[in-house]
Amino acid sequence: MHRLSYYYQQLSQPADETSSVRDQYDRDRHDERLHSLKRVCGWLALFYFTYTLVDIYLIPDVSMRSFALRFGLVGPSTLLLFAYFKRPVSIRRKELAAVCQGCLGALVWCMILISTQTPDVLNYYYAGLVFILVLTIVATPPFEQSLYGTLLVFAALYTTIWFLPGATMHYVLLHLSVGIPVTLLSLMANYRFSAESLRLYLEKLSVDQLRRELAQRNRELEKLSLIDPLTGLANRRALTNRISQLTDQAGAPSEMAVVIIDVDHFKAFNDFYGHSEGDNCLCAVAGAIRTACGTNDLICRYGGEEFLVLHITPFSPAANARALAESIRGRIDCLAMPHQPTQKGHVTVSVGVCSGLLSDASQLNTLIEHADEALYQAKRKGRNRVEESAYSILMTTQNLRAATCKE
Ligand SMILES: Nc1nc2c(ncn2[C@@H]2O[C@H](COP(=O)(O)OP(=O)(O)OP(=O)(O)O)[C@@H](O)[C@H]2O)c(=O)[nH]1
Repeated sequence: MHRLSYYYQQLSQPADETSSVRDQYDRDRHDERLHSLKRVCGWLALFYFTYTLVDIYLIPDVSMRSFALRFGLVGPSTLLLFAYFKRPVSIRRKELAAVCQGCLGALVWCMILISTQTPDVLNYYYAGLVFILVLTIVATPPFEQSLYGTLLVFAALYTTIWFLPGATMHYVLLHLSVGIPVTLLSLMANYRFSAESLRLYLEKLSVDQLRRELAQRNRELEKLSLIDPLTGLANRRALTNRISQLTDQAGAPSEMAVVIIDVDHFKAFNDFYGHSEGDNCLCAVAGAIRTACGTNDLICRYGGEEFLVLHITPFSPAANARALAESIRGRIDCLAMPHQPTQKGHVTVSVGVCSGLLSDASQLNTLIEHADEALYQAKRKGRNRVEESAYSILMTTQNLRAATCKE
């Protein structure tokens, strides 16, 4: 009992604002329990009504009474029970209705037997214990329903027993010697079954909860593994993922541009202002790049003070990328973050751009290489400027030629 009350305590915990774990348990297992309840009740009803023939054979003096009570009283209430199963009420209520029906069947059986004068009834009366087995083991309702139903049937059986023809104290004791162990043992079986199914359900709930937490953690970790912790931008891993996504996509190769941004004289910045100020400077640069880019662009921290933008647009990415690169450079220039060791006196960036068609990952690497070359050209030409790779100019010319040929 202690174990069961512990599980009931767990079940009474709120599952959400409106229902308890027990309601959830009933809802979750409603269909499964109802299915088994219907099947068991169907078979038991068949047995019960077939036993009219046994009554006719063993206690023929009350066969009419048996027929009338079984079919006139238990029959309609069985139909009502099956109609009740269809109603939108909790499975616990349906199980309780089935237990009440079982008790009614037992009481009617007692009423039939009480009026017979056949001495054979004393042997037949042992069959009454079957009602207890039904209420505990066969129908397996929740323990408290089973307990109350069993006590009621037990009381009805051992009250009626005194009115049977030929029943003596000796017979009652004999009957009890079978009836008490059968009742106790079948109640114990029901108790174990109820406790076990509650335990399994609670265990499943906690496993489900752990699974949800694990999935959530995995999502968070996955997200973290794709983000640069300093700037909050995507990292190289995210870039690689995006590239595989793009190249896996079926259809014609898409046109795109790569923009690489590198902070000028950043080593000198670090040496002059310290590493922590260097970090702040990188965050500010990242913020400026973010505001210049569109929602389709993938901005990634490519290296220490190097950023890469994957600019994907269906409309002339080459021209757009150049404008985007200029916008990024201009915004960072406008931030006017002090950088004393340089001629300009504030933080600037150099930018390399390359655009072209992307049909596989290696082609994107080619675009990156050319953008990187353009970036170093910008550095060589004096920094704080945008340079476009000759490769992308070549690609654009080829595209133009292809378009003209088609026309
Ligand atoms: N504060 C800070 N510094 C970094 C980080 N990652 C890389 N760096 C520094 O960035 C500097 C990059 O310096 P270099 O590659 O020599 O280039 P540069 O000084 O910017 O010179 P140019 O690129 O030629 O203009 C190095 O001093 C790195 O230590 C970072 O996360 N935080």
